[in-house]
Amino acid sequence: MEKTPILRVSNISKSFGGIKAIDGVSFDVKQKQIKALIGPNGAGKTTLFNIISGLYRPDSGEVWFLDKQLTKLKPFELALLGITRTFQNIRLVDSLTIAENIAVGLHTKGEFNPLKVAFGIVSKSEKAIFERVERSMRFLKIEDYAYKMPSEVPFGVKRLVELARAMVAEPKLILLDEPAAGLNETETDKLLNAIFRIWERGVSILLIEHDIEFVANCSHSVVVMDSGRKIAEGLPSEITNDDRVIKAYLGG
Ligand SMILES: Nc1ncnc2c1ncn2[C@@H]1O[C@H](COP(=O)(O)OP(=O)(O)OP(=O)(O)O)[C@@H](O)[C@H]1O
Repeated sequence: MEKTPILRVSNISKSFGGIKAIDGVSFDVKQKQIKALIGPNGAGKTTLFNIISGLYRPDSGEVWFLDKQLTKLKPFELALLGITRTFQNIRLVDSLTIAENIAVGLHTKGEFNPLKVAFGIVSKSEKAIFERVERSMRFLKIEDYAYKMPSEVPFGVKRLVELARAMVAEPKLILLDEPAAGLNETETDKLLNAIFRIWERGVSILLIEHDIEFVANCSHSVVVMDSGRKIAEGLPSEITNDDRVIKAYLGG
């Protein structure tokens, strides 16, 4: 029997004033799957991510993470369940070192929740927290930057720092919002490598990406959105040959 999907997006709709940003979108992310969400500007991808990660409430529809409904939860509650995300615009705190920025990923997980003691985050010594941060940095091969400030590290490394911050909380599902945007070829290769290693750890991945080659290289399945609707879903090879997708996304 097929396993329960890790994420189930079911008939989600969301309007802003008169604009229907999402119109009845449904799809699943299977366990240990890398799924990409693509579509032209304004298709509704970020809005959907914001709904999945608890920043927006949908007007209708449901989001399920295994057997839990997410649509009424707040972002920190999602982190506790095992879902973390990165943002399109890198969000590092300029006055903190790279290691401290990564430790923020643990704070969010432990600080605001009544279950924090059960999770053991606050009861751990700072040393134990730092060990987790160090492990996460080593995993992403950025340990040499631990004591640097964000202004002192290259753009591609900042992206990996964001990934490390999302990974330090040991998520089951990670949401990546345009992880390859603005990266050069070498940085993109490093990112791809990092994504595969995250996946090898058993983490499921949902990512928004504009770079179709990147999507074809790393995803098992692709959902295509246009004007708030899902217009196609399938293997990368199927998607890139789909007439509706070529028309909407690749510009004919
Ligand atoms: N907070 C908001 N208030 C009003 N309108 C919004 C808001 N967020 C998104 N929209 C609108 O919803 C629609 C979908 O936007 P969204 O940012 O989700 O698309 P996208 O696919 O992520 O685009 P991009 O690839 O440019 O990031 C757009 O018409 C956008 O202007």
